[in-house]
Amino acid sequence: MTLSTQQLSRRLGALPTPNIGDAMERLGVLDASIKPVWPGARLAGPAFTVWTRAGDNAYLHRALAEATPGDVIVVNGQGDESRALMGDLIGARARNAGIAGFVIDGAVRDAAGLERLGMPVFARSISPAGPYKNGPGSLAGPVAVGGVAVLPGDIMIGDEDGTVVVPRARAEEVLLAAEAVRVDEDERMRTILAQADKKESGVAGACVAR
Ligand SMILES: O=C([O-])CC(=O)C(=O)O
Ligand SMILES: [Mg+2]
Repeated sequence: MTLSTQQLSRRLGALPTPNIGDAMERLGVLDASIKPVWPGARLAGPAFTVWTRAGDNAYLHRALAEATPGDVIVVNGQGDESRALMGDLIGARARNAGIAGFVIDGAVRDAAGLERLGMPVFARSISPAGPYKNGPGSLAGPVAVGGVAVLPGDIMIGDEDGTVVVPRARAEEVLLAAEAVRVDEDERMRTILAQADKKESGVAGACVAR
């Protein structure tokens, strides 16, 4: 079976991130401080990588011009929380370009505007402080984000629990393993809930007998 990046992103994006992390020996999970900036944000897609000087978003603007529809823009912002690297204006331009979302090791702003746009953004923090726009930075190389190495094209998945990175070279194997984790957990949950139901009806039965 050889799945396209789009198929892999769609199927991985349908799985909870904990199941994907478990399928990678619990590795590949970004630092827990990198969280969705609005509730319900979810993303899945190949990484378009950006490395920028702390607090400077010149290279995010360049990334918008070069990324492909469906890409997730992944930014090593040095973990700096003092200046927002993007907000709803960049978010709106990204939506026009078909970008699937952002994962940022740094801060962002305009959280309410990003939610209105439906643009999924995962970041270390939210700050009203604006960015500098001078560079330097670089595009489309390996980056470190939330303590995990990301190569261009690796598949990013984000949901309410956080963000995981699936190396592109292992994506199909990880997808199948993660789908198996999901099936197994669904089965275990059914068993656990059925035990609770049995116990409840036992209690009800005891009450009736008394
Ligand atoms: O001013 C900036 O570059 C970041 C920002 O708030 C936006 O994109 O709306
Ligand atoms: Mg703004």
